[in-house]
Amino acid sequence: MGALFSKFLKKNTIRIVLVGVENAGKTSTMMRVLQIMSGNKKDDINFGSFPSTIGLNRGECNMFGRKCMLLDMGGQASFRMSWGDHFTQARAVLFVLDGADMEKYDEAKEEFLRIAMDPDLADMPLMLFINKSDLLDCASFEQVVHDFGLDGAAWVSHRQFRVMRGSALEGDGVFSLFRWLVTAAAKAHTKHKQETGDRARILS
Ligand SMILES: Nc1nc2c(ncn2[C@@H]2O[C@H](COP(=O)(O)OP(=O)(O)OP(=O)(O)O)[C@@H](O)[C@H]2O)c(=O)[nH]1
Ligand SMILES: [Mg+2]
Repeated sequence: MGALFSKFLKKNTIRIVLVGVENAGKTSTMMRVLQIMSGNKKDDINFGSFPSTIGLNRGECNMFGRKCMLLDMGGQASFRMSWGDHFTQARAVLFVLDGADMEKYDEAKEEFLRIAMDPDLADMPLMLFINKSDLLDCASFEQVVHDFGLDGAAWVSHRQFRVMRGSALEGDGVFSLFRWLVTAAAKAHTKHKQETGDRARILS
């Protein structure tokens, strides 16, 4: 592949970073969307058998007419420091929350709000995915919105943000959440390009 073409592909690839504390279901979410986007051809994936991610995993696929690169980050505390390194090239962030794990709930909330309120990430579409909705004790949409202080928070009205609830294990909601992320990321990129163009015209 020519260097120019590979540069073009890289620039036009939508990078989505999956973050969240350990055991939330990031790897399962990524593997589920890769399976869905393969037309369910990958039916030999053994969900429930993924080891805790060391560093990160990458996944690539075409989604909604776009080439996408998924970065599934390790959620253990020792890996969280490196999440930031990957935000610079990302176009969207998917925060996966284990809605049924009340022990890690506050820790997850803290990590989520740190990202949500980071001014450097304010232009990046952000999704909060309440995972494990198949479990009876999974927090409801309303509970998370209340507990995370999302209703009426100033930052919420200033950015592209959604909360969705579903299950990576059963596949519920996974297609819709990536459709929103990819569409929002593509839109944010076009807007950024237009604004940069406008600025360049004003300056010239
Ligand atoms: N019941 C249920 N279990 C799930 C769901 N998604 C993931 N799990 C389980 O949760 C555990 C952790 O899933 P992973 O996808 O490995 O979690 P992770 O966020 O990648 O974890 P780290 O790599 O340690 O950061 C596994 O046992 C999964 O089978 C879900 O929607 N429902
Ligand atoms: Mg993982």
